[in-house]
This record gives sequence, structure tokens and C-alpha cells, in this order.
Amino acid sequence: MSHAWGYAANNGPDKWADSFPIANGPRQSPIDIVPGEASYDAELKPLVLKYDPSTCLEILNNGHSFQVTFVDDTDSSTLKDGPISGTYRLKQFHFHWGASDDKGSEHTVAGTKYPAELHLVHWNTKYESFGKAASQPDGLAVVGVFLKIGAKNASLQKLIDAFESIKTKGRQSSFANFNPATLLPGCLDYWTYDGSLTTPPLLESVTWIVCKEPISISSEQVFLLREPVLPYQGDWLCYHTLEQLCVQILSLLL
Ligand SMILES: Cc1ccc(O)c(S)c1
Ligand SMILES: [Zn+2]
Repeated sequence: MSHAWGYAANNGPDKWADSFPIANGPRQSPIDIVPGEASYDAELKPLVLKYDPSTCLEILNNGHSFQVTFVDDTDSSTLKDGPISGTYRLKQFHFHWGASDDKGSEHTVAGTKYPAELHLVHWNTKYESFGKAASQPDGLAVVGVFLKIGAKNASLQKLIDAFESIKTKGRQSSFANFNPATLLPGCLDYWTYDGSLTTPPLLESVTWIVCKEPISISSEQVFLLREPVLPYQGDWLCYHTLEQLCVQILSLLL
């Protein structure tokens, strides 16, 4: 399989090991989180997240998702404490979602899938860059936040409103003064485990910090995440079949 990974039958997750053998590694993500089997660790601290909106740089269509990237040459936007030691800088955040409300999150909770999942990606400043950190076992810390169908999310709407400027794969446009803290739930209680990126290159360098409390996204907003873009786009939304699109339109009309 070429490195054109995706979510279709010929290049989806069950084929990723062909090009990325680490897919069969010992600490692959995502996992099913079973709260009743999680152990309480009194040594764990509350998360300390400090985000400076002025470090927000641009929004990018990378063909698999949309990603908001941040200036990371200072400790202006950081994650500290929680299960990690030292200082991790915010590099980017992105989302994972599915073709219908009953799936889309990477992690599951006692088998339950959420319609989407936010990943806030931070890198360990004991290494000189994100790229160097991404290949180290303690290199990255990703805060995961589940999205559940509910009230319209005003913060998410700011991202959705920017989609018009990144309709084609590889397109990026400036996206300034966005505060990622507005995407966090009120309660920052979390589960944590050592895992990997959930998409290729599947590097086993992630300390996962998955928030127990979800945030909301409205049905209309999640439809806009899935809205088909022009056929020559990347994977983003192109796994969408005409039938799925019709189902979604009908579900909004009924
Ligand atoms: C750095 C990075 C890239 C892609 C991903 O899905 C995740 S989870 C992390
Ligand atoms: Zn991710």
C-alpha cells in the first residue's frame, strides 16, 4: 500500500500495518476506556492548561481533517502537570468524526462511540522541536475531548465559519486570536494512558489525557463537518457516499 492512507476499504485502518508496521505495536491508540477497570492514582495532578490566543496561526485542510496550528517557539501556550512532568507546548488541534452520529470518536467509553473527538496536541520541550519529540516515548501529550450532540457550540462555529477558506486539500488560511480553552469542558477530570497517534504514522509517543466530560456540538454543526467537499479533495469527507449524504439531508429535514 502506498503512503496514501485513508478510511476506504483499500487503505483504511485494517490496511495501515502494510505501510506502518507499528500499527501492530504494543501501545497503539485508540483504546476502549472502561471506567470500571480504570485504577485511581492519587499521584496524578489536575491539568494545568495555559493558552494564549495570540499564538493561534492558521487553519489547514490536511486531507484527513482540519487542523488549527499554533506558534510554538515560546512557552505561551502550554500543558503542565496532570500525568506529565515538565512543560509541553501546544502545536495544533484537530478533530476526528464519522459519517453519522453513532460513530466518529477515536476512543470509546465502555464501547460507546461519540460523534466526534477533539485532539489538542502538545510536545515535550525537553526536545528541541515537535518533530524531534514526536518520535520519543514521552514526546507528545494529547488532550482528547469527546463531542456529543446537543446545543450549538459557539466556539466550534468560529472554526466551521472558516471552512470556506480551506475547501481544497492542502489549503490553509490565517486564523488568528482563537482561544482553544473555549473548546474545553468545564470539568477537566481525565483518564490517562500511554499510547500513540491514532492515524499514520501511528507513532508510540503520546501520553493520552482523555477528558471524562464531553463538550456539545449541534446536529447542524456536525453535518457541516461531514459536508462533502469537491470530489478532488483528500480523504476529508470523501469517504462519504451519496446514500449517506441523502440520509443526512433527510435527517435534517425530518
Ligand atoms: C500529531 C497527530 C497527528 C494526527 C493525529 O490523529 C494525532 S491523534 C496526532
Ligand atoms: Zn488525532
